[in-house]
Amino acid sequence: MIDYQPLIELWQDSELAPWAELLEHQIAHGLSLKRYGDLPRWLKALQALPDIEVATRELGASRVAADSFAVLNEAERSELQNTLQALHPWRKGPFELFGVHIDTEWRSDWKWDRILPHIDDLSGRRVLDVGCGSGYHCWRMAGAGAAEVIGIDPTPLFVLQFWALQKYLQQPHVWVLPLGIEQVPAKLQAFDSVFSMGVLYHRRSPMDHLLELRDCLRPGGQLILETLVIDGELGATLVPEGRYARMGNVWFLPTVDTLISWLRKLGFVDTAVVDVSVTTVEEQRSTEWMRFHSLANFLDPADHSKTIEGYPAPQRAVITARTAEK
Ligand SMILES: Nc1ncnc2c1ncn2[C@@H]1O[C@H](C[S@+](CC[C@H]([NH3+])C(=O)[O-])CC(=O)[O-])[C@@H](O)[C@H]1O
Repeated sequence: MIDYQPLIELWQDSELAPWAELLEHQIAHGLSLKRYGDLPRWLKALQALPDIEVATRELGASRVAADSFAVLNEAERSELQNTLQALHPWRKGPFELFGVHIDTEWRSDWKWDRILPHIDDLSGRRVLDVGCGSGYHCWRMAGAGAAEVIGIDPTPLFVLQFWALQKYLQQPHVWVLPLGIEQVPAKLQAFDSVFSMGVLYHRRSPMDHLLELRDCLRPGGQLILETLVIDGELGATLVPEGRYARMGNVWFLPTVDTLISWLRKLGFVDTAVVDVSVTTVEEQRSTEWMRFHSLANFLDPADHSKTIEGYPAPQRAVITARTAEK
């Protein structure tokens, strides 16, 4: 079911040829999927997904969904549901497959609603989504007209969730690769739009991350950057010493003005702050499809404006910027 060969063939004679070559090598070495002990169990689940004939697919605002010609009977429905549940935890969504509603930890559709009105029209564009998780936004990008959507994410489970969904959503121009941004060839300059959402604060070197994103874009291409920010002045940045909202791998939380100055320093132009929103416990919460703790457990129970460690509670900014024209 997991087959990246068509992508390599597609890329061979394009600006993405260097990546095609690298991908062949990465596939020969098992990509980064190799490392995980749970991988055999997840792959078994993927193989066990029932074949269901798809009548219609939706990639729109109300649903990312596949529907069959006839309503599934109870046994068919629970087979599908149980197999998908073997890929728990489902973090990014929601999705609907033949009446099974995958109620993910995040309402990723809410983020997309905040972003879509402010970005370049995706029609016909080649798009990169860095840290795409299960690919929820990748499908929305395709639904918004993108010609080719490449998601990358180093977490194998999320990539397998993508392939589980792809079995039914069947979008030939949407791909998710099990790679981190640091594994993408340097200076590709091949993408019209590059999204980095929820990734910058996980990077130990934010400037290098922004440079990597810049170098994936063609001249005049658009960056859409979403990350955790704090309130405050130009120059201020929070580097939590310990955990932040129970996450161990959080590095730089700048103010919006600081972030914009970083982008300008790296040569980005047309910077714009298009949204700043506090993350609510309605947008990120535990569900039947993500049974671990979630945001409500990571905030100070007496004061939701603080994390459990006493830092400002998660607030995310969306910033758009452009690489200079040649
Ligand atoms: N080096 C890396 N390169 C690429 N991806 C990475 C890397 N390190 C971690 N990730 C991946 O980045 C994603 C961050 S979540 C955002 C998902 C989506 N974008 C969202 O906006 O909802 C965070 C959040 O909850 O917002 C995870 O899937 C990681 O595996």
